[in-house]
Amino acid sequence: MSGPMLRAEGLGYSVGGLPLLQGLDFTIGPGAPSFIIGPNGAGKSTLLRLLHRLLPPSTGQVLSAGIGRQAMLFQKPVLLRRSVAQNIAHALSLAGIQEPGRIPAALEEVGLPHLAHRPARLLSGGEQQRVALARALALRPDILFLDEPTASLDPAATRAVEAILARTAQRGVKIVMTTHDLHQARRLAGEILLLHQGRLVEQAAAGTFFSSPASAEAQAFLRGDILE
Ligand SMILES: Nc1ncnc2c1ncn2[C@@H]1O[C@H](COP(=O)(O)OP(=O)(O)OP(=O)(O)O)[C@@H](O)[C@H]1O
Repeated sequence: MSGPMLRAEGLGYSVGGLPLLQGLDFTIGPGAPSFIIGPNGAGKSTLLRLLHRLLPPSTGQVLSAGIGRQAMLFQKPVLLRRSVAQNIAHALSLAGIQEPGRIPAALEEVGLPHLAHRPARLLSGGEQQRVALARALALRPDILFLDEPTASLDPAATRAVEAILARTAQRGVKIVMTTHDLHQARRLAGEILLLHQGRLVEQAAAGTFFSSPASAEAQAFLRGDILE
């Protein structure tokens, strides 16, 4: 199979001897977005950080293939006190990419070409998240990690971000994303990974997960029962 692939092997992460994630074994392949879901504190953000190599695993490893460049988006975008275009230019420069043409192209992708010269920090929350997306997309990543990117956004801004993500996935960029919003997972996900108490409980195609979840935890989670 060609395209981006990630594999976790015996992956675990502990803080002060306390395991936040343990014994994770899974493969994420190319195709429609993979969504990591689960109750508060299940370890979703930690897993995403391990996969993006922002954190070193305590046990096991993350293997990848077919991934030249990867990028990550967070719930709250961290933008520089500069113009929108300068924010993207800065990211390109850090990555050693000297193609200024990528700036208008990325802004076009997120529907904000008219805001190129506006101070990034003065934009609305939704616009700022789209600028962060443009900055990530300008790097032309093979895989894009997103940690609850719409959790602070209103429904209209959420829809705008989702539309961009759907187009991005269609272009072959692998999306790996966490969310608290099961409706969002239903709208966008190709597959679901359910975490509970630091363990992977279930990995399944989204249609299968939502129509006939295999595990008791997934059934309870979808019913809206609180998983401790
Ligand atoms: N550096 C750290 N030190 C101590 N505890 C941590 C650290 N990072 C995360 N935790 C704890 O580990 C657990 C998993 O955190 P994580 O943020 O990965 O979960 P999550 O599933 O993303 O949660 P949420 O849905 O609430 O965002 C939580 O109980 C959190 O408080």
